[in-house]
Amino acid sequence: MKIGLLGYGKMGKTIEKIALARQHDIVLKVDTNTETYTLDDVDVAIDFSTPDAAVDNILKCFSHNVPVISGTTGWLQHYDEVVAMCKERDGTFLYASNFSLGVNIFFELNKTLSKLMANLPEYNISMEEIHHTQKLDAPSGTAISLAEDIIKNSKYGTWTLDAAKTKALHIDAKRIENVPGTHEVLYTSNVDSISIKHTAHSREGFALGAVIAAEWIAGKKGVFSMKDVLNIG
Ligand SMILES: NC(=O)C1=CN([C@@H]2O[C@H](COP(=O)(O)OP(=O)(O)OC[C@H]3O[C@@H](n4cnc5c(N)ncnc54)[C@H](O)[C@@H]3O)[C@@H](O)[C@H]2O)C=CC1
Ligand SMILES: O=C(O)C1=N[C@H](C(=O)O)C[C@H](O)C1
Repeated sequence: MKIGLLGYGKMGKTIEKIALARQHDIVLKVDTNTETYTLDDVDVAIDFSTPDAAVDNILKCFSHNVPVISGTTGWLQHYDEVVAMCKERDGTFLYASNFSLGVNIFFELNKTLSKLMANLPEYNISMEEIHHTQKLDAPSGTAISLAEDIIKNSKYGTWTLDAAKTKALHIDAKRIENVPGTHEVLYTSNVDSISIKHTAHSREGFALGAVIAAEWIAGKKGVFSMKDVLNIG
């Protein structure tokens, strides 16, 4: 498969390594220094760029009839517009806040736990996410996905980064040098606590999931998620 990388930073470079090992060709690498480029030779585009750049990159793929995978976080206020545009253009699109297979299992575990805890309001729920210091957005896209699933079954109506707002689900977003991505969900009562945690040891899990998604989406039309790729949930 001929892959175009829209964003050639930490993730773009890790995806390149995994894609080459799986016998794909990288035919395009776009970063901030790229002035113009063509998608003519690209079978699937993979966007890991920046919150400001993602929407334009994705729409450009729809215009050129190129299936696109996006893992960029921090732009989701535009998700519904992008989905509408994909349908209008008969395009192919898959977004995931986290492509790692482990986190997609963790998402299911989080949903199940939140349903089990739904009638136990004596437990307060909180979350922690830790990422490297170059990360542009907070909380992480993964933390938002986890929080949205918890909120559906809980006493909290929304999430917050502000620990003082005790009626909202608090997400503590920490930034520590070189941490690839750690997420924890914690339930605490007066008598005990329960927590579930995912720790990424490197970026390779995210990159492998993105390449698997690109392999899966080639030749399909529509809007998909990792649940479709992994056939879970
Ligand atoms: N969904 C997932 O599994 C994961 C998502 N991410 C997200 O992916 C994004 C990228 O992460 P990193 O690679 O760590 O960041 P990075 O800062 O290392 O790389 C970003 C790249 O985007 C490029 N870029 C800037 N403007 C661009 C434009 N207009 N078009 C194309 N490229 C452009 C930059 O030159 C750079 O090469 C972030 O939003 C991050 O949160 C990161 C890891 C996993
Ligand atoms: O910026 C990152 O590095 C990561 N971003 C994603 C997110 O915002 O959830 C996924 C992963 O945790 C790494």
